[in-house]
Amino acid sequence: MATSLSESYRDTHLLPQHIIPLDFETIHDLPESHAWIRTDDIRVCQIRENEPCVVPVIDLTAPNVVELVGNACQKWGMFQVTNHQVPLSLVDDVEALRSPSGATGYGVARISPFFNKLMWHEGFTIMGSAVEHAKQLWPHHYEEFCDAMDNYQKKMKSLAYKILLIILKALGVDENDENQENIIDPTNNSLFQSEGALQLNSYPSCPNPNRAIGLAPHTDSLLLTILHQNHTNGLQIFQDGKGWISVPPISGALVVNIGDLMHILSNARFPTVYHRVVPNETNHRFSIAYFYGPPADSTVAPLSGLSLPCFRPVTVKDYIGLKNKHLEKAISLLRV
Ligand SMILES: O=C(O)CCC(=O)C(=O)O
Ligand SMILES: [Fe+2]
Repeated sequence: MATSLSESYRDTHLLPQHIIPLDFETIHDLPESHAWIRTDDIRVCQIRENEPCVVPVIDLTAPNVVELVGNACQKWGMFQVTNHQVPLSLVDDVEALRSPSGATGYGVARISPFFNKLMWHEGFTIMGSAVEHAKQLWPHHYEEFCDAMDNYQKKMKSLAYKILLIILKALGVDENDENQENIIDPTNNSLFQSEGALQLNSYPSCPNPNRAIGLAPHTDSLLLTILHQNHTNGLQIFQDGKGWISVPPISGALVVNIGDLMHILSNARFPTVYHRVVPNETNHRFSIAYFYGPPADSTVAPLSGLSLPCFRPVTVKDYIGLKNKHLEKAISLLRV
């Protein structure tokens, strides 16, 4: 049986001393521990004629969805989707459970140990069933939390699978082809057993947002991420020559971004998106990220139909280990 995705993170857990609780509700001045120097802010997005600086919004039921997704992946590594069949009520259920006062058990972002300043953020990660986490936090009333998380994960898993098929199609792999396993070359066979991890993010309003960082710049490690953001701006992606570009929340839409493993699979045709979150002075931002990737012991390599492979094959577990040690440099260590 394939080892679960959570196995990949077993040896790279965050130590509890990385968690420094801060009472975001009562704080009026940004503490030095959370004050960042954001030199890269000077670059702003240039809007050129006929080339709007906007991440594409794609209707998943559009007849040319494969073409639209392929173009968005190649140019942006990101897009927003509408008509995704995830009921808004499900998102509301998850959001309703995220009151700031129920913050017990939240932790810091996985990338925190790489930075000497703290982020204006708290998070909660779930892999698989939420029951064990929730029983520890709320011994008597955990069912409601678990049901909302489990339902959300189920919906996300089927949406992620659907989007994976569209992206593979855009890369020339068609699910309807016979001998699909040969087309997806044996190395990448476990793609279709991919599973997810759920990350609940909270970015309280911040007294000095220009000097704080909600989530430091990073790329996501797995195949793809599906993100719900509440009505508060904050997510930005970096594009060479353009700088940081805001990805505004669109009611009912979900953000999809390419992760490192898809970058490898696509043989660098699709960029893995460098993104960050900046906090807001007045509004509290919530987001729910669903990271989707193959089981720990499976191997990911550039698809065989693409040009000369520019990455060596890697197991998911080894890649997570590399990322945990080298952060954004991890992917370049796989270059051939
Ligand atoms: O909160 C967001 O918008 C982004 C979250 C994110 O990038 C992550 O959890 O990896
Ligand atoms: Fe991310």
